[in-house]
Amino acid sequence: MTESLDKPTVLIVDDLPDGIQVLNQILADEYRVLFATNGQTALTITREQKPQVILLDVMMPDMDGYQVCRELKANPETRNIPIIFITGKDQDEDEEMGFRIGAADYLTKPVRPTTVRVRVKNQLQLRRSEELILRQALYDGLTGLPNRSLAMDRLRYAILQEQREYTKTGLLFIDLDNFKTINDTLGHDAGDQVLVDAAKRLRQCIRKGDTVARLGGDEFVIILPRLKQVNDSIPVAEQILRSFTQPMPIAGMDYVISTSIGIAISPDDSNDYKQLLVNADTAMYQSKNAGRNNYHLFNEKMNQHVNRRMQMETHLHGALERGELLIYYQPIVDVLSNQVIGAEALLRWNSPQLGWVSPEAFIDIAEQTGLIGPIGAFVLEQGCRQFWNLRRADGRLLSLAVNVSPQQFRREDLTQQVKKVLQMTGMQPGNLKLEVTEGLLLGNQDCIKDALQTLHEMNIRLSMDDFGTGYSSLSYLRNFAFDLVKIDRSFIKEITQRPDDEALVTAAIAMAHGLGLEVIAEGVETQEQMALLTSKACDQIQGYLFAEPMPFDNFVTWLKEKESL
Ligand SMILES: Nc1nc2c(ncn2[C@@H]2O[C@@H]3COP(=O)(O)O[C@H]4[C@@H](O)[C@H](n5cnc6c(=O)[nH]c(N)nc65)O[C@@H]4COP(=O)(O)O[C@H]3[C@H]2O)c(=O)[nH]1
Repeated sequence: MTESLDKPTVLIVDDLPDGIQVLNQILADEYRVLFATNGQTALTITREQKPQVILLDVMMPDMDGYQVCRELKANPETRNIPIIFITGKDQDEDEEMGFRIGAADYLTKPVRPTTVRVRVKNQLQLRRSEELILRQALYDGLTGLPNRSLAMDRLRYAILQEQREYTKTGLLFIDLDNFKTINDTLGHDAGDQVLVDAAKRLRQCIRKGDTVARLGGDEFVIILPRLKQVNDSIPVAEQILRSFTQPMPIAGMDYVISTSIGIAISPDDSNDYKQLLVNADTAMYQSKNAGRNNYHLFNEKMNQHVNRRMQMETHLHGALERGELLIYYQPIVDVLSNQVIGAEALLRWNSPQLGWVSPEAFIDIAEQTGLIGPIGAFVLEQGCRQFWNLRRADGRLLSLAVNVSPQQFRREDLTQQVKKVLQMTGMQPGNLKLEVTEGLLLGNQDCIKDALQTLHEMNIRLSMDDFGTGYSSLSYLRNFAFDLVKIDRSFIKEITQRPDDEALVTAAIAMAHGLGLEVIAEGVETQEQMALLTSKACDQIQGYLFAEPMPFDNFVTWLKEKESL
C-alpha cells in the first residue's frame, strides 16, 4: 500500500473498459493507476487525488475529453497537471485542437506500450523541473514561506472567493521591531536566525487555509480568508503579539523581539489587493509610531495622513533651492525693562503645491530625510546675517535664538558650522542663542555633551527648549552648560486657570534661578498671563501678546514703530 502511494499517480479516463485495461497493463507496475469512465468522475477524482499525469480519451458520451481538459485548465488547482490525449481521432486538426486547449501530448490509438511509457515519463520529468523552478520563484529560500509573488496571488484569489461567498479577507502586515539593530550589531547570520524563528512563530498562530508569507526583509504578511467580520482578525494579531513575548535565543543570548502589526480588511478597506497591502502597511506604521509591539486596524484617516506626508516629502526636496523656505522673527521682551531684547528665528515653508506648511509638520520630515542638514545651515546663516545687520542699527537687540535639531548635532559638525557662520557674518558669539530640545540629551551621549561644552566655551548661549514637556530633569541642567530654560507654551496656555500649571511654572522658575539660569516663557497671549509670570519673576516673555512671528522686513518696521511710541 505504502509502496503504491510512493509511486506517481496516473489517471486514465476512457468510457470503454477495454481502453482502460490496455493502458493499465502498460502502466500498473510503475504507477499508481486511477480510472474514470466519464468526464464528470474524471474532474472529481482529479480535484481530490491530484494525479501527476492524466491520460484522457477524447470521444466520450455526455462530456468529451476536450471539455474535461478545458475545465481542468480553468481551475488554478488542476491547471498544471499534464494531460495526454489518447484517442482514435487521428486527423491533424484533432491533434491541433488538443494542443490548443492545453494538452501536453497527443497519442493515437492503437498505442504502443513503449511509446506510452516514454511519453508519461517525459511529462513527469518536465513537471518535476517545472515544480522546482516554480518553488524557487514562489517561495522564500530562507524561511520556506511563500514569497511576495505567491502571497499576492493568494490574496487575489481570496478576494475573488470572498466576493462569491459574501465573506471578508483579513490582511495582517507584520514588521519585526528593531530587527535592523540586531542585524547590524550581531551580524547577518543572527538576523537570519531571527527571521527563521519569526516565521515559525507566525506559522503557529494561524489556522489551516490561512497563509503566512515573507514579503522581504523583516516584513511578513498573513492572509486570513473567509472572515465573517472585521474583528475576527484581532485574535490572530493578539496571538502573534503574545507569541513574540517569548525570548529568542540568538548567538548564545536571549532577545525579545516584538512586532508591529497593521490590519486591513477586504472589502471594507479596499477590494483591490495592492491597495489592501498599502493600507495594511499604513496601519503597521501607525503601530510603530504608537510605540511598537501593538496592532492597529486601518482607517481612512491614516491614508490622508500618509498621503499628505508623502507629498510633503516630495516637495520638501529642493524647497530650499527654490526659495520656498523663509525665516520669520518673533520678538522677545525683557520683563523688567519691558524692552525688546532679541528675537527667535522660526522657519516657514511656503510651498506652491501645499500652501503654508507648519514647521511642526515638516521639521520631522526634514530630520528623517537628512534635509535638516542644509535647512538648518540656512537658518543659521541667513538668521545671523539678517540679525547682525539689524543689530548694527539697533544696539538694544541682544540675541538671536535659533532652533537646532538633534540631528544637526549628530550628523553635522555643528561647532565648525557655527564658527564659520560667525566668521562670515561678523556676528559675535555672545549674541547667538541656540535652542535645543530636551530629547537631545537623552542617552547622555558624550559627543553631544562635548559639542554643547565647546559651544559654551565659545561663549554661545544655550537654551533648553520646551522645558517641562519631556524628560526634564534637574541633572540635565546641572550636567550640561545651559544658560536659559524656555517654558513650553502648553503650560502657559492655561496658567491662569489651572493651578497645576501654575505650580509647575513656579517650581521651574525657582529651580532654574537656583541653578543660575534665566527663564523665558513662550506662548504668552494675554495680559493676565504676563502679570502672573511677572509676579513669579520670569525673566523674558515671547508670544502673540507682543507680536506673532513675521518676515524680516516687517520685523524691522515693527521695531521702528515700537521705538517711536
Ligand atoms: N499659540 C501660540 N503660539 C505661539 C505664540 N508665540 C509663539 N508661538 C509659536 O510657538 C512656537 C515657538 O517655537 P518652538 O517652541 O521653538 O517650536 C518650534 C520649533 O521646535 C520648530 N522650528 C521652527 N523653526 C525651526 C528651525 O529653524 N529649526 C528647527 N530645528 N526647528 C524649528 O517648530 C516649532 C513650531 O514653530 P512655529 O510653528 O513657528 O511655532 C512657534 C511660534 O510661532 C503664542 O502666543 N501662542
